Amino acid sequence: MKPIAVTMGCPVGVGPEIILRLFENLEDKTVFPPVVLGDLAVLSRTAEQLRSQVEPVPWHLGNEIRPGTVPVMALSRLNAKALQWGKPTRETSVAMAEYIRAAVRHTQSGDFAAMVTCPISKKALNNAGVHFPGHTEMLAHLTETVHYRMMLAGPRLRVVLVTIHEPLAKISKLLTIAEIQDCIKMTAKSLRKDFSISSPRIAVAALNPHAGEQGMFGQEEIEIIQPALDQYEQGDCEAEISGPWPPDTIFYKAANGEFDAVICMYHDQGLIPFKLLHFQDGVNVTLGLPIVRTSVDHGTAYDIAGQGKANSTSLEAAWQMAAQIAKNRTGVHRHGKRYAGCL
Ligand SMILES: NC(=O)C1=CN([C@@H]2O[C@H](COP(=O)(O)OP(=O)(O)OC[C@H]3O[C@@H](n4cnc5c(N)ncnc54)[C@H](O)[C@@H]3O)[C@@H](O)[C@H]2O)C=CC1
Ligand SMILES: NCC(=O)COP(=O)(O)O
Repeated sequence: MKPIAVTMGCPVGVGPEIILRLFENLEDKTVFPPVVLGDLAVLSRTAEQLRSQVEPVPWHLGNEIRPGTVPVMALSRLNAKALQWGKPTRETSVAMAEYIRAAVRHTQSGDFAAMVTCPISKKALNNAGVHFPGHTEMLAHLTETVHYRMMLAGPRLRVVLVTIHEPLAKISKLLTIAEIQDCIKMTAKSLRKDFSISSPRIAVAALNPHAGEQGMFGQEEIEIIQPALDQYEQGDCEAEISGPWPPDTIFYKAANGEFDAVICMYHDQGLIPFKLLHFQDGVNVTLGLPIVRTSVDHGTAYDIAGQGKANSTSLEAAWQMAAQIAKNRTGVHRHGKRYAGCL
């Protein structure tokens, strides 16, 4: 099987140490082995500092992967000794962007089965002259993808965002019938294709308290969200769709098994309940790309970087989910049925 690319993220964040933990916990014969796109000196120094049991080694496409090693496709030559944990520099940020570009290139060309990203600082990325709000938008640009969505997925809850990295004050203006319908459609497609759910149940959250209380607390439900649901055309990716649900209770219902995903109107509407449940084991999945991309759900955690305190469960879950999605996208549903319309 092909390897899965894991980008190192910000070299002075928690990326290097959670990568070492991922390899420490890896079974020898794994089907989609991870390989790291990052900096050998940074990983070696981190391994030394944290007395890791695994050894970062240089790796090139086609090389074998030896147990007990961390195969590193070295894409930068940072002066590891000069770096300070939690203090990104222009060099670390330029390197961090290059890991992402290379992962996209090699995954698109078929060298890797999928890509998994470790956290970047969005501010550092922009300071390095790479002007995107995050990986999601950068990956969409690099793969020339127009329709894309951010899903956060965990064992109990999945949320998909209509708007992503936007100021709260702008949300109402950004919500349109077309955007909401597109988000529902992409969610239905992903639940069937990526998660092998043959009859997805999708809840659409309202924007305002009590779903607007029939217009008393806002008009978005009446003017945008309800019409988006009423006019929604199923197409070839059928799903059971309902809403607009009051946001204060819908996540409780979804987490208790009533729904497979909740469509959220803005970032924190979805991410607050999600991280409350899945801070450690949550995964960020980008829907709509021509490649499989998953990510940890947390950030660079500069406050604890380099101290060996970072939990690697989200990275392990992201790698496992990338492998599962890559397998599912090869086309055969676990019940042996192909969803031609969705593929
Ligand atoms: N996937 C990505 O690339 C993401 C990047 N970010 C970026 O990360 C930077 C920092 O963002 P924050 O909002 O401070 O969130 P953060 O997730 O980096 O940190 C929030 C709190 O959670 C803790 N934490 C985070 N990951 C942890 C782990 N693996 N184990 C133990 N504790 C952990 C941190 O120590 C901190 O106290 C920002 O630039 C943000 O944009 C944020 C989320 C995702
Ligand atoms: N809160 C999720 C997040 O900010 C991750 O963004 P991205 O870098 O995956 O686009």
